[in-house]
Amino acid sequence: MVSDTEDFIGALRAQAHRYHSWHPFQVMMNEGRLSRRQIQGWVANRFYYQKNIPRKDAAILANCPDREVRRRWIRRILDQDGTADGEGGIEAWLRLGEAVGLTREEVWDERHVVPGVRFAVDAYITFADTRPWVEAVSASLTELFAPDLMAGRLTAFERFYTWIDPAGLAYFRARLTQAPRDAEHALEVVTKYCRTADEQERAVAALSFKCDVLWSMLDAITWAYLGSTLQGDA
Ligand SMILES: O=C(O)c1cc(C(=O)O)c2c(n1)C(=O)C(=O)c1cc(C(=O)O)[nH]c1-2
Repeated sequence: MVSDTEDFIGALRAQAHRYHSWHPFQVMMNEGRLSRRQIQGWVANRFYYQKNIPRKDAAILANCPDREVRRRWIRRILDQDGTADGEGGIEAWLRLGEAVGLTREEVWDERHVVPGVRFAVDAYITFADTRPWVEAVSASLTELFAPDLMAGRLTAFERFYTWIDPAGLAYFRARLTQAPRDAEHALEVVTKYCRTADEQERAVAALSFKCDVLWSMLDAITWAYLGSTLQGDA
């Protein structure tokens, strides 16, 4: 059965209410309520996600038989890796690490990465490796919801966390244009390839899984960096 595309897009967009922008840690961040150590913990842990995004996208490329899709998808890898030293999103995130007072080495060597973050990110890579490539494309659609969060985060960082060198925020600025471009392409792909109700349901389930990945990362970060506060409340 061929299903209505508008309804399908509506079902994908409806996942926005499960996006990590609603997670208490993220809400506290954008309200300016996190300490220096908590911001540092988030930056160091989120780097593990950043570092692995190109491997996730390489898995999608490896599984995708459509040349047109591959031609455009490959750009995501270059956006993160850059084409030379000193370029790309991973480098920009390392600079964010320095701007919040971490050394490049301690961000790079994963010493701060907590088990739940590693587990969630690894699950995302395994998903892209092992599920049909269109489902992995659909999982990337959380980026539909990212620009609003990025804009709020930029404002919050500039307003509340004035101890952070604003030059370190270049990563978020770049994503303000990259995320909508990437999400638009991913949406084109899933609406082209997911025509039956069953295919569309699996695409929505993939996006829901990805919301769980991002949420679980923040759960783990919350426990590691706010846990003592929570226990103190009991
Ligand atoms: O900071 C964020 O809130 C956030 C969220 C997401 C997302 O929604 O998956 C991504 C990013 N950042 C990001 O920087 C990024 O490169 C990225 C790639 C992807 C993806 O699934 O392919 N999501 C995201």
